[in-house]
Amino acid sequence: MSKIIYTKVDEAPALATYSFLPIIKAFTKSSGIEMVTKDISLAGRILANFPENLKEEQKIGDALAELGDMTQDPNANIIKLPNISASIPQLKAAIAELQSKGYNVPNYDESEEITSRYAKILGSAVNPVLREGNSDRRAPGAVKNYAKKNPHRMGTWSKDSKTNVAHMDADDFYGSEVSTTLATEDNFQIKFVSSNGEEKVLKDSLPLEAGEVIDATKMSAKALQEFYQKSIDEAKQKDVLLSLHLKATMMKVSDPIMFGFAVKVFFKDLIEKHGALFDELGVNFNNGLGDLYSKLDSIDADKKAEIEADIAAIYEKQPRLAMVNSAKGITNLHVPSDVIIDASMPAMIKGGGKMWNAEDKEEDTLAMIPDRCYATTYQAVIEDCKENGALDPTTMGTVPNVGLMAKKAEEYGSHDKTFQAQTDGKFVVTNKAGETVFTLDADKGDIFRMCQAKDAPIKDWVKLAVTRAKLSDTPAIFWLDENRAHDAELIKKVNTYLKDHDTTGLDISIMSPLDATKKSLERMRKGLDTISVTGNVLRDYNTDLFPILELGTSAKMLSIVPLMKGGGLFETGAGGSAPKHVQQFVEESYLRWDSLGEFMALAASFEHLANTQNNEKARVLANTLDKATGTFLENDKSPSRKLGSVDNRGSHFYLAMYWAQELAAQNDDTDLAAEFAPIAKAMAENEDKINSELVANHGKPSDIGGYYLPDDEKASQAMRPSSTLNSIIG
Ligand SMILES: NC(=O)C1=CN([C@@H]2O[C@H](COP(=O)(O)OP(=O)(O)OC[C@H]3O[C@@H](n4cnc5c(N)ncnc54)[C@H](OP(=O)(O)O)[C@@H]3O)[C@@H](O)[C@H]2O)C=CC1
Ligand SMILES: O=C(O)CCC(=O)C(=O)O
Ligand SMILES: [Mg+2]
Repeated sequence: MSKIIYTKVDEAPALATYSFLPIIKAFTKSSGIEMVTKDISLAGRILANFPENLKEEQKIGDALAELGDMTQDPNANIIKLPNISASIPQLKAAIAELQSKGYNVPNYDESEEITSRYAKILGSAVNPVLREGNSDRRAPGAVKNYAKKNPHRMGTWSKDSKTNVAHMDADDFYGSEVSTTLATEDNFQIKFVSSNGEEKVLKDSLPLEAGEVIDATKMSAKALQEFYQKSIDEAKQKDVLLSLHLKATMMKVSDPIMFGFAVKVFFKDLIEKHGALFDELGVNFNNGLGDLYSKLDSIDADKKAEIEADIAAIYEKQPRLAMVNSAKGITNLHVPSDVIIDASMPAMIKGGGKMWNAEDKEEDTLAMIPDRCYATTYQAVIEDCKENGALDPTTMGTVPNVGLMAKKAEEYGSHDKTFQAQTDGKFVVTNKAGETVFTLDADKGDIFRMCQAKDAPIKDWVKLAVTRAKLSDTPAIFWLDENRAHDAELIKKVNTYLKDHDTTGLDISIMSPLDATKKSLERMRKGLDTISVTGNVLRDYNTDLFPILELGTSAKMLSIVPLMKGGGLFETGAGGSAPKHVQQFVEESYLRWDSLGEFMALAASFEHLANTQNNEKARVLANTLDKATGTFLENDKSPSRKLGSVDNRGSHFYLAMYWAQELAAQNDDTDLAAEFAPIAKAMAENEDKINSELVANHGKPSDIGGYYLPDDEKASQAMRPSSTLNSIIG
């Protein structure tokens, strides 16, 4: 029996799973493949971490830890759907839902010990555990061709658009970075020495391997706040919306602090007036303005009204904020996880440089991206669009990505080495011999962080880049900035490791992210493809940016993580868990989640199984699924966004029908052909009936019995409303 792990996650992809997984199970049963689910949902991870609070029958195992171990097994074959990377407000909401369902899990801030246990669940806690390999994300040919023939809507860009990115000019992470490559293994210690000489060890032991690149940097709180003030003034003066784009989920320590500073600068007058009360209430603006709102109900009505009036007065005076939900008055500064840079900047660029104002109308915006490491790439795209107009999905080239991701590379592995200065002083990093490696002076409030990138992953990343360039016969650009300390170290390694490969005939270059953006766009406009070979952050950013422009969504990406130990991790698409889709499903029983990412990941997973475990039936499943996905695209059976037509569930039906037809038609495995012929026939004969059963509830509310922990029975019923289809599958 070969095992494929299919992850149980949250929100829209979790709903889609209720419909799609039974189909996968039915199609793989006779091929010696067992589909095993592992619960890595936010609710599941909370339950797994507090067994002592639960009744025996409520306890579940720690699936994430099991999967983490599994990545080290050469036989690992894991299909990973997107999960919630929880901000504190999301985590608290999930805890409250679990408690309301009789799970006695503790409150987030019950005690310091509890909060620190919850820290393990917070933010991007899943992906870094599973991603024990580098990242290969691309739009397969069939998907790209489909997008060219069926272009999505693009907003128009005009030359006089007032949209821009605002970033800092100094004293940010970019400007303060220092970096070194270790000649031998070592063990570092991080301490803070306050200006009165007091020493505090922040991290006692940081074991490092030979060849590892290690950096330290800081963000000045003073410069950051000055930047926010300057941007607020600029937005006001230019009469545009103001928006803030951070990654408070993956950068779960540094970015909420940066988010908090923005809220505090924007609402300065409010905090000056009511600061003492806010302290008393325990308001933490790092969780957004929403944290204040969540505490207002506990104070007396007059005071509450006064505060609300003061907030309204600030909105009058300040520039208009970009909105997340105009109807509900939710702004860009309400919740740090509502506007996540990788998805939000591309969505804005795709829409012609506009975000939504309080009247639900589109407007130009000043997008604040404080740190310069990556802000300039978005500005380059904006300038290109102003100059040349929106990109054209019918002709544009593609920008696949090869990303350095393994072993918690770079910024996305820095949480346990990120600290905020509690007083003025300096951060000091010493080695095992007690010598000082880095010293960074800091003022109270400054954010210090250290990032690492191990040698073996870097070597593997260079190899993957060369392999992709060769296989796809496409130029590859390493997006590395010689003026940035960390990148300068990487450039040395890239130049060394490229020599390990035969690169004759290949076009491989190294450019700063800014130049690489310009070059890739110039080629893209000519219909030419360019591989972006990037570090971990740009992997994340580019694999939403380019797909969203090219395909309308990053959900259609093939997203493979060849695990360094030989296993395969197949991510589904490159985007997130689409919370808005759940809202729509609950309101009108229509799920517009596109499962194309799941279809492609599944085919890649079968193929991996065939190659590593000589399972020839898996190869037949892979080939037929690929063809079925092609037919699916040709016949345009993705969720249409129109009530009464194909939604996520309908799209699964069509995929299943095409897949059964391909299985019935192939000659490589006669048993499979015989098994699936009647299934294909039954599906085709009942197409109309199944469709009418699938759309019967469109427009009416549906009950899934929860948000973070849906009721399996209810959700399954809602996602499998066609008894005809269910009985064929059964
Ligand atoms: N790999 C992972 O585990 C990832 C997890 N996340 C998590 O997802 C949550 C939401 O993050 P957010 O930044 O809003 O990003 P999302 O990608 O979830 O949402 C952005 C928008 O992308 C579109 N979209 C995404 N996936 C699909 C799909 N399969 N079919 C159709 N449209 C899709 C939707 O746009 P529209 O409604 O306009 O169609 C959606 O509203 C967070 O908790 C975040 O941490 C985020 C990224 C990756
Ligand atoms: O892990 C996360 O929080 C998000 C991951 C993500 O955005 C990505 O991998 O593209
Ligand atoms: Mg991303």
